[in-house]
Amino acid sequence: MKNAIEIKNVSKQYQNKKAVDNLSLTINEGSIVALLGPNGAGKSTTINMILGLTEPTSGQIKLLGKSPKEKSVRNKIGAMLQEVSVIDGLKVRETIDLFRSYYSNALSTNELLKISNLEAEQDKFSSDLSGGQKRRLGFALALAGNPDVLFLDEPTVGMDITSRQIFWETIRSFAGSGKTIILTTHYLEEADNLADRVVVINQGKIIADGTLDEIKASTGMQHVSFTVGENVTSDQLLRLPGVTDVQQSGRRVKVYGADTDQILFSVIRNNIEVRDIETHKSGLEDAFQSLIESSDSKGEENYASIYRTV
Ligand SMILES: Nc1ncnc2c1ncn2[C@@H]1O[C@H](COP(=O)(O)OP(=O)(O)OP(=O)(O)O)[C@@H](O)[C@H]1O
Repeated sequence: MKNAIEIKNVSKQYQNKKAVDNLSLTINEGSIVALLGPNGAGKSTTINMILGLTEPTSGQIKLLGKSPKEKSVRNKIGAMLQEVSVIDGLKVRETIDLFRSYYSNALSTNELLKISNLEAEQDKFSSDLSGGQKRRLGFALALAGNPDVLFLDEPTVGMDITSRQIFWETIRSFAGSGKTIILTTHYLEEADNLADRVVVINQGKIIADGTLDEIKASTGMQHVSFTVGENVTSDQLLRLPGVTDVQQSGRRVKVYGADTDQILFSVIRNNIEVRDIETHKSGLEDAFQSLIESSDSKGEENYASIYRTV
């Protein structure tokens, strides 16, 4: 599989702020990668450097195997950045027409209006659109050149829930055709719905990189709950391999550990009397909070709870 993006030891220093700190990342063609991190983590700076809009202080970036500034590369890239600036005096359809004219392999205006769900607004002035509609126009413009790599920086801010769901469906079908998508979002549900890989950034560094399941499992917060027989004690469960905590309420017990399959296996192998078994996986939100908290508390030297080698 080819690399769509290769970032090697990239840093960006702004006056006295290191926004991105020796970051290395490789993204395969055809993947949907969510870049997550708290405000100021360095996500937008990273995207702007990949796009060639911001110059790295050090390190190398390749986009589709070449410099992001090459014209042949730009023709295959689409970006929906945080600020969508519309052109005063142009209607929605005219704005889309204008953007299409910059590309050699553009999608049709009608297709772009349909994808962005802006057919009803096509004759409105772009400046008269609502915030959420402007985001959708930004999406249409990002897709205008039928890009191979699409960057979405907090794409659904201001969109209502229906627009957001339509947007997710569009992104999924777009990705299904082999396109690469890099997404930043503060809506973890969005990453959970779309991404096949999650990269978590904090203070300009990558602190975790893995599939959704790997990231979710990283908290060690999974648990199995069941109802135990009369003779089963919490101490007995706590001694099982991989169990980190046991909480009991009456006969109902929650047994915590990183690997719920291993816990269940031990329960059965030790003939512990249980029934009504339920497995609870932690969500992306829990995992994200815990990764950020642990990286903040460990300081700079001690990163990477999960690391994936690509
Ligand atoms: N042009 C600039 N000049 C000086 N500092 C900057 C500049 N752009 C970004 N920064 C700083 O670099 C750091 C990273 O900013 P960046 O916008 O990349 O973060 P982010 O992860 O995208 O945040 P958010 O989620 O809030 O959009 C922040 O501390 C920010 O204040």
